[in-house]
Amino acid sequence: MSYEAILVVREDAVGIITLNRPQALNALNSQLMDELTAAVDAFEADDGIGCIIITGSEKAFAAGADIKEMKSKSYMDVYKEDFITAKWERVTRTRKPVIAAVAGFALGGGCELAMMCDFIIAADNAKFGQPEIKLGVIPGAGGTQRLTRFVGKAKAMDMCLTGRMMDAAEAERSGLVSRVVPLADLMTVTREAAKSIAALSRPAVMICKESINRSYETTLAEGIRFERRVFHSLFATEDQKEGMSAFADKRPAEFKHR
Ligand SMILES: CC(C)(O)CC(=O)SCCNC(=O)CCNC(=O)[C@H](O)C(C)(C)COP(=O)(O)OP(=O)(O)OC[C@H]1O[C@@H](n2cnc3c(N)ncnc32)[C@H](O)[C@@H]1OP(=O)(O)O
Repeated sequence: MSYEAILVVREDAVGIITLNRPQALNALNSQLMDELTAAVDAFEADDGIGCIIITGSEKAFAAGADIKEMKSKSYMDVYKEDFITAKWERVTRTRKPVIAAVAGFALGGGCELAMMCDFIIAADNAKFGQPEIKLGVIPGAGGTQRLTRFVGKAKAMDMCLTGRMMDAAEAERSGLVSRVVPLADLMTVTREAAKSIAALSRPAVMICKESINRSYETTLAEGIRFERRVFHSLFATEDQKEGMSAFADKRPAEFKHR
């Protein structure tokens, strides 16, 4: 597959997807989302890839869904194609870890896409927001649901009802992003995080991701039972033997991802 609206590179065991519509601040049109989905599919199927990064430019991660593409759609258009989440769900179903490296604007669908990733590393110039209310609609790719889980009801109401932007410092204080770094360091820090994850046991990493995500969907008691069972299952892997033996032998572990 050839890509036009994204750039795709593979560095060691990390797959990097860069949104690339600079003329529209990386507005997420259907071509870009089709390409993003295809790139995620390809990295998911690639046994050599242990972690995925989604990023944009220094000015914009993504300024939202493409308003110009969306503005004339009718109710039947959006209903029939299950606009917009149906197309975007691929990112949330990826079993490999996905890090969003966000600089500049992450608005509307851009903020929602970042929240679909497993965690967000933000540059100090990042600005997050759900401004859909100013367009006469509401967030439609999970914004009212995921943002509320990240930052709580009060701030989610504030963000979605006023459409105001949150800077990187407020986003970190509110729990939306895991770290804020200087803009110049964003990709170095994100690559280091991704490479360190990719070097770990892939079964353990994927099961850890699944277990944390389960906490959103279940009671604490059910979640704890799920965690215990999948924890037990990791004792069937060679990587568990290697990880624990390496610790006891005072040497670095060499995981084989099985
Ligand atoms: C997914 C859903 C369902 O939740 C829905 C959505 O995501 S709706 C979209 C939500 N996002 C927005 O409302 C943000 C729209 N953009 C802006 O408010 C501003 O562009 C800005 C504050 C991000 C940046 O302002 P500024 O620096 O002044 O740049 P501009 O001149 O406005 O933009 C440059 C260029 O990009 C085009 N652009 C920007 N955002 C979008 C967009 N979301 N869709 C389509 N095009 C976008 C903008 O029109 C400019 O292009 P030209 O008109 O100059 O060709």
